[in-house]
Amino acid sequence: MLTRVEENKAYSNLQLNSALQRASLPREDAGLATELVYGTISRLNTLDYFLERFVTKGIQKLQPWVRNLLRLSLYQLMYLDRIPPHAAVNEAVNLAKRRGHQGISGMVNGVLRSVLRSKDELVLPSGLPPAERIALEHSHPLWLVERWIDEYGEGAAEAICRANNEPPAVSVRVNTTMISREGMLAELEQAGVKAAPSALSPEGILVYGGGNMALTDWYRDGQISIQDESSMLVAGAVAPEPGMRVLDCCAAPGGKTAHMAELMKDRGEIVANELHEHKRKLIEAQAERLGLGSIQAVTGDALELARRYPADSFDRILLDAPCSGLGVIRRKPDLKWTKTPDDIGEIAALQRKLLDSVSTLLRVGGIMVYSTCTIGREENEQVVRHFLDTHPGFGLPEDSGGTWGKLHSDAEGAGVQIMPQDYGSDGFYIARIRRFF
Ligand SMILES: C[S@@+](CC[C@H](N)C(=O)[O-])C[C@H]1O[C@@H](n2cnc3c(N)ncnc32)[C@H](O)[C@@H]1O
Repeated sequence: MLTRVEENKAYSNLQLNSALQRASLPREDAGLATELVYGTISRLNTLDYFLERFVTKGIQKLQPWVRNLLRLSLYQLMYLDRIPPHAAVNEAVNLAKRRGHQGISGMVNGVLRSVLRSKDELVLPSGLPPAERIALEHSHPLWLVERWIDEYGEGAAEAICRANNEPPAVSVRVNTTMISREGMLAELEQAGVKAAPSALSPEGILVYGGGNMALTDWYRDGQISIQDESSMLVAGAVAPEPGMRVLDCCAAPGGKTAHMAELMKDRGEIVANELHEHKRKLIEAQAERLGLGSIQAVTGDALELARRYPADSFDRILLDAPCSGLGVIRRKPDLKWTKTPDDIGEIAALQRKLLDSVSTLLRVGGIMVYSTCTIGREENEQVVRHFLDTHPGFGLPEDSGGTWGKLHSDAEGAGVQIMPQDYGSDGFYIARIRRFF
């Protein structure tokens, strides 16, 4: 998996899910495999930094699978305390023997044994400049750390990086058209699953040690969906009411579409648009599982929506825009190594175009929400500021009350920027815009 992620730029979460399904490992082993894959990818630059000290010809000259085997083993030695070091080394040598010739297994053995002998030396030199220290200590690319220091200061940048290495919490959203949050909490308690209400979202529940909630009857029967708490705030900011006509411009896989339909008690109409046909089907599958008939999933480019629907025809619009995803590094650690500053500039240009284009579909008095699962001003604050500066009929409404209102009144800018270290939820940006005339 590690080699495939490195060589084919495959997404780690997709790789992992399909490999785990094929392997059908016991739960504990699947957990360990997940930890090893995500952990090794997360810690890539730090592992390479230390490995360079032990591999004479340099790790870039090694075959990719050998390089990844060394990374995987060093990860266990440096970051996991329940795997005996000698077990990690023996396993690596066995794998090397099975896949390569004797020279390779000898080299792997030699490198890892000398790491074991000098474990005390696996520390960063003192006196590194702040950005370099944070980048190596918390395993992030230097350019990103520099960017975050620039935007948020050194302390916040370090806190972001630290939070990105924490395992994400498991949270579910209750389908309130079927059961109340209290009712669901009672069911969980009865089944011996530890759970607590989310402080961020009125429909959210945090679940502790409940395993994969997507494999439960509650999920199959549509009582719950799996969703991050920050993500749940978005539908709350849209605040759609029963009977309204709502447009969700970039909707797949349909998490927020379904949440909005639930808030509308499945009364009204939600047009859920998605660029890719295969992803549109995911929206339909969600709607069916949750018993929501008000969702109409369509395929198309959101930039074309203004030509397909009459102007001023929606009460609410959600633009949950494609973004660099840097708020969800905890879930997709490979993102931090694949994204570049140019990617951010390109996607921000698309976000501006999208917002400009879909805004013509909002009726006077209607609300449009712009959201992303990223942090960084270029894709968030600056997109919304630019929109407001160039569209005099639009502005920021008063708070809508609830958790959203509280977060918004505390925020300094046009929208709310949730950081991964704030509430233990994903990094997210949400801005609520009203059309005044
Ligand atoms: C952030 S995700 C949406 C997540 C979704 N709102 C949810 O909560 O489940 C962005 C989606 O926009 C789609 N997309 C990207 N560019 C698009 C475009 N030009 N028009 C429509 N959809 C687009 C992507 O395929 C992706 O599914």
